[in-house]
Amino acid sequence: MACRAAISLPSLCLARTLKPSASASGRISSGSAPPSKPYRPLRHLLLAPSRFRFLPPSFSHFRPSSRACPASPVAAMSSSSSYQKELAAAKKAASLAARLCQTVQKAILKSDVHSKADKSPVTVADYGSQAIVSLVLNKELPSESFSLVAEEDSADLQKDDAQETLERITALVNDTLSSEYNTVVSDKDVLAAIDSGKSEGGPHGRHWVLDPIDGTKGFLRGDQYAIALALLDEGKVVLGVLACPNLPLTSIANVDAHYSENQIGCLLYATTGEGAYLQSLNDSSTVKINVSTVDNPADASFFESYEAAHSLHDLSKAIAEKLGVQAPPVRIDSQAKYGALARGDGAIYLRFPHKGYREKIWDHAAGSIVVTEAGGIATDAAGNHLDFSKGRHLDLDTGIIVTNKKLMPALLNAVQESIKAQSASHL
Ligand SMILES: Nc1ncnc2c1ncn2[C@@H]1O[C@H](COP(=O)(O)O)[C@@H](OP(=O)(O)O)[C@H]1O
Ligand SMILES: [Mg+2]
Repeated sequence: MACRAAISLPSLCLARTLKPSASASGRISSGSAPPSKPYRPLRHLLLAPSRFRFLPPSFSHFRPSSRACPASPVAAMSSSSSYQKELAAAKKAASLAARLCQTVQKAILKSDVHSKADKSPVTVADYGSQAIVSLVLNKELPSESFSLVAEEDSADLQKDDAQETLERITALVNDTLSSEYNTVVSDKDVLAAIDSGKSEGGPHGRHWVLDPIDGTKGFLRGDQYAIALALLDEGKVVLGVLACPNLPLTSIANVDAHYSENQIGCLLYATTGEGAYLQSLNDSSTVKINVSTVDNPADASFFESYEAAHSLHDLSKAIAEKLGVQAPPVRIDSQAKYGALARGDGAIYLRFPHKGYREKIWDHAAGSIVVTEAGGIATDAAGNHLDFSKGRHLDLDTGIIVTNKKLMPALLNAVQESIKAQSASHL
């Protein structure tokens, strides 16, 4: 069965999302709050329908159906890959999670938004996506010990007033899984699946790393987001999958392009030493991808967060000016930035969080291997490779920069000079 079509957002909205910041009034350029989107709730999916049977919690009821998975392994991957079965499982998990997220993005209600201590929005889709990935990985890789480092935990869902939300999540999870498995999971299964993501990771053994919805703010706006899943083996990222339901299948460098439903929805993936690939979320056609070959900064364009709270836009601007970049920044949410860079839509990604912010490994693990396998480099602002072996956080010097090998020396230089100049001006 083919995955459902990606999204019903008007193409105008998507084109605006991808437009670089050429003018101060644009949604992308200003970083100002975009107009809220009118969503039509699909109540039959968000409220637990009676056709879902809540059986006793047991993953042993979890049986695959005979239906084919749209994200099955592809011929483009070498058969010698040592992580092939993990890759197939990860693609399946991320594709199904993306399907759940698409359903919710179409249906989202204000009341589905919770508030975490850090004020970032959490939706039923975050929890549902995390539950799906955990359940599918466990089902597809039953003989392996399972460790998952993931963003969400079920603490808020365990509260008395969250029962209705939990039932909605369970219904969504069952609805999504029913296309691939003959199974019905219970509320308790869903809570257990979410809480399997509490691993601390670290330098030894294998750990899955998941951001169930990266770019939650973009998701809520109807813009870009990603389901980002990676595998660490002895502290190194060896596999990464980015499901980006709203990312056009063709380059977003053409900012005036409009896209129809069947032209969006990307699954980008890589395993160590095997290159990076792009597949449609809706079918299995696959292409190998490579980063841009641009070596003159004047011809480069750069990505950064849509949210000014996530990255210092002024510093990026100063770096771009020092480098001689002519194009305005392309501001989009989530690790879709890594995906777009990996296929050469732009040449540079700059990320400089405000002082004191600690980056989480799930915000970069999948994206970084997709880019490095496509021929790029991701480092911190001091030029150190990103180290995913330190637990749930990255230990970083200042920020993250990503580009191709030709541009990296000049970029690093511009970054360090700009940071120095900024510090001096703050003295
Ligand atoms: N103050 C901050 N500075 C930098 N990153 C932040 C941040 N607050 C949240 N984030 C992270 O930025 C991610 C989104 O990145 P981007 O800006 O590239 O879309 C968020 O992921 P989630 O949306 O999964 O919470 C969150 O982990
Ligand atoms: Mg994230």
